[in-house]
Amino acid sequence: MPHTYETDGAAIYRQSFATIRAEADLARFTPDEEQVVVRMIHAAGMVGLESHIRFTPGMAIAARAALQKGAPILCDARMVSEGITRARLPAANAVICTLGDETVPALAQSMRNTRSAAALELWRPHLAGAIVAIGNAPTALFHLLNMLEDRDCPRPAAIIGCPVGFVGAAESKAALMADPPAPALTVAGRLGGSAITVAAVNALASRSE
Ligand SMILES: C/C1=C2N=C(/C=C3N=C(/C(C)=C4\N[C@@](C)([C@@H]5N=C1[C@](C)(CCC(=O)O)[C@H]5CC(=O)O)[C@@](C)(CC(=O)O)[C@@H]4CCC(=O)O)[C@@](C)(CC(=O)O)[C@@H]\3CCC(=O)O)C(C)(C)[C@@H]/2CCC(=O)O
Repeated sequence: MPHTYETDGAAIYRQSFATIRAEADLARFTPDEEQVVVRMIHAAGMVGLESHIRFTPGMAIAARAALQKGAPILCDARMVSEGITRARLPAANAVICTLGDETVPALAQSMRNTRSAAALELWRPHLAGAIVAIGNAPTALFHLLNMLEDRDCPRPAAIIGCPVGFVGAAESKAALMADPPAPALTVAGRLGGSAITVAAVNALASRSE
């Protein structure tokens, strides 16, 4: 017997979002934040994620405004940059991932750091007013925070800092939220990842569902 399953993509999305809205506790989020949270839960397949999600006040509004004005999106990993739906971007925003640049391995060696962290040195010309999307590497988020300790380093418009894992993820995100150098969004603790980060970017890039 062939399996029977939903084959209409739009119906699958409708059913998913209805399930999330019925089951998740979204009461503490503003309308601007709620749409982002729903997409993050959707990407993770995890109702309950919402209790780990933290926004600094006004982050969703600031990120949306920056995207409308054409802010570039700086991504720590190609899994993040490839996941961003170009058709959703309001101003044909540039999506930049410098991890694969040929200079990065040598830079990482000279910095005695990971390639993910070293790649951020190539963000400097693009950082002013940008949206930062870190979904994989805790070392990238720590290095960004260190770069921004220098008051002369250009400031991003908003930081989506959701690296995942067991070494440095919770710590880097706690450091981000303890003293945010820009409006910020995170998932506290070990949870996070490229898919959740991409979902946040895609939601911020578009208001309508
Ligand atoms: C220690 C690293 C971690 N990676 C994690 C999870 C995933 N990483 C995947 C892939 C394909 C990539 N990870 C790299 C970024 C690579 N991962 C690391 C590093 C060694 C150090 C980063 C850090 O600790 O901050 C990092 C290499 C580096 O020198 O920076 C990647 C570049 C490795 C590579 O292929 O060369 C690559 C990114 C490719 C891209 O551009 O997209 C996974 C898919 C794992 C897999 O292949 O099995 C997975 C994806 C998770 C996600 O949602 O993004 C952790 C868990 C984040 C881990 C850091 C924390 C820890 O607890 O270990």
